[in-house]
Amino acid sequence: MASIDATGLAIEFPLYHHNARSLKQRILASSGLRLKKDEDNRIVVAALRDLTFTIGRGERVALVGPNGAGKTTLLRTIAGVYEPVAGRLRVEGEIGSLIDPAAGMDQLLTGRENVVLRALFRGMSEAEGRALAEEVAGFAGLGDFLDVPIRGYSAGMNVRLAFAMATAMTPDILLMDEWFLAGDADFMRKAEERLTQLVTGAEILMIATHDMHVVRKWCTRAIRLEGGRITADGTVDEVIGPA
Ligand SMILES: Nc1ncnc2c1ncn2[C@@H]1O[C@H](COP(=O)(O)OP(=O)(O)OP(=O)(O)O)[C@@H](O)[C@H]1O
Repeated sequence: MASIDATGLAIEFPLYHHNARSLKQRILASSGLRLKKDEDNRIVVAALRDLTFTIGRGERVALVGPNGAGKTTLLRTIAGVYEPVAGRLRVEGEIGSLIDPAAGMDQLLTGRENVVLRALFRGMSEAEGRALAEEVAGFAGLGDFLDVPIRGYSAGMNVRLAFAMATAMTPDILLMDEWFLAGDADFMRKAEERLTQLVTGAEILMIATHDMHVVRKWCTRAIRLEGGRITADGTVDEVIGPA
């Protein structure tokens, strides 16, 4: 059964600066302390600080909060991209990730090869992978580009391939960053129905968004992040106010 369980979770990114000394002085003089020195005396951004939450089966969670609050960092951490510097994170269930379109794709391989590889990785046979590639290509409308290395794709083609691939298999946990909802209008019309199926099929949805219509349409719970911390966690009405 899908679940996400975080206790005291923290993520930090080291910052490098040609004039680290003056930066250090300014940081030490500031009171925000989002930028701080770590144990090795490096300056780091505290992207996520002391997050504790549990998400269970059936929950559809919106991550809300201002730019730089830590929403995408939290999604990427749950997807296993970043390693916490403190705390504990336990994720049960297969993850489908609509966060970074190029993540997990080999730029030198064609769209078809990438789909087959992903299918094999998920335990499907090569024949199933090839059938999936046809299905993905049809949905993404890639035409001949399916057999071109993906480094030759436009940004929009990358999004369409990533979307078609991630939505071809229903995951237990669906992680989504909002820009996936802002593609080319024709494609998004086609994508919307599929997205709704996927959202309702997944056991857990987590979506980072600034769009309160999306929050109200899909989510049952909202977590507000500010400065890397959770400042509110409750029902959608409790966290973003009634419609
Ligand atoms: N790879 C990285 N290296 C250094 N700092 C990073 C990195 N990724 C994120 N950060 C920093 O971590 C903080 C959180 O960023 P994040 O992208 O998670 O915010 P967000 O809430 O998704 O913002 P937005 O709404 O603008 O997408 C920011 O201060 C950002 O500058």
